[in-house]
Amino acid sequence: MTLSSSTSPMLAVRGLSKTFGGLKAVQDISFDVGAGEIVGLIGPNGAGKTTCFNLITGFYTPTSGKVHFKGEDVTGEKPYRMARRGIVRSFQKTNILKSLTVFENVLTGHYLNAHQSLLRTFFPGKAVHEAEQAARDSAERIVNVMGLGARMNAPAYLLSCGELRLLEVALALSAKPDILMLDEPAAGLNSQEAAELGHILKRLRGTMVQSILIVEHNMGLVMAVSDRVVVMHFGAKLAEGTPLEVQRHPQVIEAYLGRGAQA
Ligand SMILES: Nc1ncnc2c1ncn2[C@@H]1O[C@H](COP(=O)(O)OP(=O)(O)OP(=O)(O)O)[C@@H](O)[C@H]1O
Repeated sequence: MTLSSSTSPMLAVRGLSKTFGGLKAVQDISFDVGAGEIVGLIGPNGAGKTTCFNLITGFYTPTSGKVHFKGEDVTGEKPYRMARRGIVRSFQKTNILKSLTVFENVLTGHYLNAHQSLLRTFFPGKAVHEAEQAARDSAERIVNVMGLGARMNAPAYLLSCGELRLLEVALALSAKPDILMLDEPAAGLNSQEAAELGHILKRLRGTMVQSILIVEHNMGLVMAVSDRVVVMHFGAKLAEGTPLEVQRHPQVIEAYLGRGAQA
């Protein structure tokens, strides 16, 4: 099935479900991420956010439901195919090479995402040299946009926890995503670092990426950056709306704080 790309959102999640044995980790979840939007996906521990994230990025195959991207059905495609389409997620630390500099890490990300023939590798012509220069320019731009310009030539092992988080996002950007998928990018950050990350994410939208889907426990960050927030609870969608709407939603308050929180 193909949705009309002129009217459809960039990412459309429809009736997505995932069952692990008898556990319904994600139940009939539907939401959209439009071009130019930042959408937050929140919920208490175990709500199913990461599972939902893994279903969208192809790391899990849904038990049922569909994922459409730019009008095409991409349900169940492998992560590398999703990435080539423009759905790119960040990874916590795992992709960072500690002995390389910040710039080298991001440049390596460009090479990993390049598709060059063996012939061109051994007999590089003008086009390859131009592509290399373009990759270097792009890597430098990404490092600067992520606020790591002053650390451009610092080895990654010298970075603080906050700087490593920024480098993780920078690596994801080197794959040139249309939609950037972030799973808890503020984990371990203090409130000042989280606020700075929020400013950077807002700058990315519309310049480096079209849209962002962010799973995050840091409510200050989610509410500051999101145009829309989807709330999950026990695998299902509990609420959806603007940050203000979901913060005032009685069932959301109850889910986070427990019964009696509104009394
Ligand atoms: N691979 C798996 N096998 C079995 N159960 C799983 C698997 N992955 C997740 N679950 C279960 O599915 C439910 C949802 O987990 P998930 O990690 O998606 O929640 P979450 O909202 O991301 O939680 P958190 O905020 O704590 O990271 C949990 O009960 C979890 O134990």
